[in-house]
Amino acid sequence: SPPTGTSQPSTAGFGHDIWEIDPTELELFEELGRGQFGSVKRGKWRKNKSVAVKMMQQGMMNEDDFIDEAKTMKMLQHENLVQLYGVCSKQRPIYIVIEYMKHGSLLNYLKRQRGVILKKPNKLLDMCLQVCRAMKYLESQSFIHRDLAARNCLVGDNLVVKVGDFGLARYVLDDEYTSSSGTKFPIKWAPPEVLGYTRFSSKSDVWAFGVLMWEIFTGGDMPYGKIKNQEVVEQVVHHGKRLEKPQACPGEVYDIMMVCWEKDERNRPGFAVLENKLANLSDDDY
Ligand SMILES: CNC(=O)Nc1cc(-c2cccc(-n3cnc4cc(C(C)(C)C)ccc4c3=O)c2C)cn(C)c1=O
Repeated sequence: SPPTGTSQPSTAGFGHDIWEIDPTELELFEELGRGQFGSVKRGKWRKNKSVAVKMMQQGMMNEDDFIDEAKTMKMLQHENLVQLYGVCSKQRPIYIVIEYMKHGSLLNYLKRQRGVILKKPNKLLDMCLQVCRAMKYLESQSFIHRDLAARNCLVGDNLVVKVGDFGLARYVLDDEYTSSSGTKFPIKWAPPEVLGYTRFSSKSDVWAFGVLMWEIFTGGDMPYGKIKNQEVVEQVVHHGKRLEKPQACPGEVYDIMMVCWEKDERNRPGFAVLENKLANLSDDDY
């Protein structure tokens, strides 16, 4: 046995929990951008797996709660969800290791491709369907996204669209983002019951999905243009104002957006119903 008094080197310390990733198996490359939590870099895991690595700036996120939740999030698997591969939680900053999406955020993709895709309504409809399928899956797992928007979706190979950062909103420590009166709160994607009582549900995700559909059919415009957040609350909640039909949007598609924006969440369809409505439209070429 080792001489007394020497401190035994602790084991590598990598918990053998399935969601713990050994950071020595990661190679990091260029920065992809900065998110709510800090820098995100492109990387390789075990030499052959392309990943994106979110490096959690200290103090931006409730790390312990997130690490605990990571186990649940890792179990959420769907072809239209950005896959969480694991975390490096035995270090600071902690790393979140996720599937790499070649074309970046859907919002930037829409803006870049605006001239081309606005001429292809069935392509736009297909993007809505992909997001709807991911949301139908989250709804079936009773998992609420809380910040569904084109900026939080990503585009990969063959123009697959995936929903990212689901549920992470719960761990943001920045009050400007979490408080519905904060400057970073996504007011323009929030329904009356969230603006009034912060009552999140899959039906508040449905409202946000309607706004996301509008973003897709406008090629990435800002909802309500330059109108200030508080003015949007007044118009939408108290005067029943809604986003107008985008030029590239067929009437039947706009009808689906409008039902997502029913004031009473009980009158909004769930994602399973929305998927049927969208799938029926995509069958009829128009
Ligand atoms: C060119 N390819 C790429 O750039 N690919 C990719 C870019 C990003 C990326 C890069 C920078 C910032 C962010 N980002 C954006 N918004 C966020 C919002 C939140 C909430 C909590 C506010 C919802 C949390 C984290 C983020 C976040 O990390 C992402 C997703 C992530 N992934 C997986 C890619 O494949």
